[in-house]
Amino acid sequence: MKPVSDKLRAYFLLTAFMKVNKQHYRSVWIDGTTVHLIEQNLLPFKFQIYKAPKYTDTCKAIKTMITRGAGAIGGAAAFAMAQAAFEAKLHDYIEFIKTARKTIEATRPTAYDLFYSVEAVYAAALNSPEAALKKAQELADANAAAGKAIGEYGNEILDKNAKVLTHCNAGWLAFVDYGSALAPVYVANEKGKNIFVYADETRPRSQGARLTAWELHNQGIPHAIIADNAAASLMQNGKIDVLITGADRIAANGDVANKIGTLEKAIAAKYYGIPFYVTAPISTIDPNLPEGTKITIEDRNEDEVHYATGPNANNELQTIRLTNPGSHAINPAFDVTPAALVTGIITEKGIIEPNEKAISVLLKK
Ligand SMILES: CSC[C@H]1O[C@H](OP(=O)(O)O)[C@H](O)[C@@H]1O
Repeated sequence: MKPVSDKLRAYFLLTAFMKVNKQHYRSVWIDGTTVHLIEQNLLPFKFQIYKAPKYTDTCKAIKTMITRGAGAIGGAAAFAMAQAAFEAKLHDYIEFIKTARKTIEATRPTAYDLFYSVEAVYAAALNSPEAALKKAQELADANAAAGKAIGEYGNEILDKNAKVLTHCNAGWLAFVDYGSALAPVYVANEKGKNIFVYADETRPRSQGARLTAWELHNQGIPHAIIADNAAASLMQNGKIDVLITGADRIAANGDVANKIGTLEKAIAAKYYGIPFYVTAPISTIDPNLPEGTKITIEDRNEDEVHYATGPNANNELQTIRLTNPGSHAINPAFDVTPAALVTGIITEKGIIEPNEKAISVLLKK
């Protein structure tokens, strides 16, 4: 049983539609002190839950992208910090939680939600492990609720029959629930708007082709996967009405770090006069970072570019090489889109312009 507070459980029973095999799942939850995560590396071919009994197991899940996406990482990191607080009872408590905080923060560098969550749960852990767990659960619930609200606000920018381009996966798998970029599509289609989604493949890990497509297919939403290099041509041919993505970190001036490839889509959208909306909860905004150039961009292993995993003819998962043996690859995981290319940021508290003033007003709300 996934622990969701009573109030939220009633709310989700009425509104939840993020279901797998007719059962409602969150991407990450805690049961006792064991963290459960949907194993995203196996999707869309296998649906499996990864169990992390210790905080270091949860760290491994974040590092190896068993869970990924800013909101889901934030949820997992919050639970990891709470797990560490319980484990710390057997050690020098303060020393242990301090080290754990550093270890969790070292798992992935770009998504701000991770740091936001760890800071809040660490502060609660200074009181007690129970207080840490309560805070972690509150953060996870808040992340799910933010996704739903982003969906409602984002629905307002979608016309009937709109054709949406999205990059990477910023659906419910990338959050605790609901998602950011896909949430407006889910809400709009619930209201009968008949939205069509183009999902960028999103090499090298193919979150678009694998995860976004899986989510949309499960929800019965009309969509097509496109190769990463097809988007600009579709824009040129009038096939895309609006571009919506998630965000991993938003600087105080509205610059946006998101999955590598977002920047070139944003440039093309600007050229063709197509609106580009970024969706993110407030926990993705880093108020201490004046501009996007200061955001740490994760460099991932080159093997992600060289290899891909999928089922063979016998339905067994197999990893194959895609690139020239002997060649090196470079693999920056994110890029930074300047605020000037962003039409608006859709948050759980409304849609704002991507600039310092609007962001500082939003953060005071
Ligand atoms: C809230 S989704 C933001 C985001 O997370 C993804 O990155 P990754 O799969 O490497 O964790 C991607 O940039 C999504 O747009």
